[in-house]
Amino acid sequence: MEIAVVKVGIVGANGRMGKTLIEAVVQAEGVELAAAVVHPESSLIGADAGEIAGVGKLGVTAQDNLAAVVNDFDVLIDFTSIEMTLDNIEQCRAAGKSIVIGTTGFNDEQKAQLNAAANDIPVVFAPNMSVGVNLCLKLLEMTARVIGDDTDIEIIEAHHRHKVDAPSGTAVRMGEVIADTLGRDLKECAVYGREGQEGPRKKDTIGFETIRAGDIVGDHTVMFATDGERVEITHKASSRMTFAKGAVRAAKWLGGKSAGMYDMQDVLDLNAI
Ligand SMILES: NC(=O)C1=CN([C@@H]2O[C@H](COP(=O)(O)OP(=O)(O)OC[C@H]3O[C@@H](n4cnc5c(N)ncnc54)[C@H](OP(=O)(O)O)[C@@H]3O)[C@@H](O)[C@H]2O)C=CC1
Ligand SMILES: O=C(O)C1=N[C@H](C(=O)O)C[C@H](O)C1
Repeated sequence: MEIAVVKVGIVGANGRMGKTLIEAVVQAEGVELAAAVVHPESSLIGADAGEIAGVGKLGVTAQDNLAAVVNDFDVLIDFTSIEMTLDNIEQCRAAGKSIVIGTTGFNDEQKAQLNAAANDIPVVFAPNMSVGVNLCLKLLEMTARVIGDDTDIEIIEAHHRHKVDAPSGTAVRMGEVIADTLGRDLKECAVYGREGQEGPRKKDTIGFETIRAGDIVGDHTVMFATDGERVEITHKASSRMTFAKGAVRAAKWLGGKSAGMYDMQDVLDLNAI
């Protein structure tokens, strides 16, 4: 059953994405901010969430732990850190709450933990919530199918100086989509950065290059290059609001869904294309 107004909780409310998510919830219809959580050592505990985000008072006080507010929301939106998200999903699981996860950088074991929780609660988990990147994933699938085996494939990503994981979750997902389409195992064919006497490029590898500089919000280019021509598929995010709007859309979509692991392709109904 769909929920008329989905009550949203936001963790990491004072983070780059946390603040943008609060603003996105305020701007969206069919959702309301019901809870906000900041780091237990934050000086912002007890502050109004709207004031943290710079959108004026909302009457929601920032708490120092999720347990204090877990019964106040329908869907939690979590763009924090690996350890925080793994803890939060278990709390949502115990309380029967849905969760939208934007955090990136999980290893296979940690992803298995998220998948196990999704047996009991609805989860949207996606390394990039923007419509543009999710469309690019479809374009990459199509491009890989047509020219992937005849081209050298390189994935280049650039992000701000504060980003802690590399390559970005989006770049990894792009690599997975291409490798799956070509029947390759990304773990076997990925090459991360190059240095020294590497020798000629090995056929059927997928290269990853990472740039960390300044305030770059998030750029991704995938290059399919061969003799005489190359195709490049590029996405550039110029505002975090594109990710935040996607996450709020996911929270609304998730309200009333049954338990399971979903991604933005499900939310945007791109699987059928
Ligand atoms: N899927 C997508 O579309 C996108 C995903 N991301 C991902 O979202 C994540 C967050 O990015 P960003 O907002 O830039 O990062 P920030 O560092 O700005 O924000 C993270 C927030 O989580 C809090 N936090 C982290 N760890 C803990 C902890 N152990 N306990 C309590 N609070 C914690 C931080 O609190 P404090 O600062 O006080 O420590 C902070 O408020 C990253 O993994 C990033 O890759 C980012 C953009 C888009
Ligand atoms: O940390 C970020 O900022 C971003 N992280 C995501 C990723 O790792 O792919 C998405 C976006 O590019 C911004």
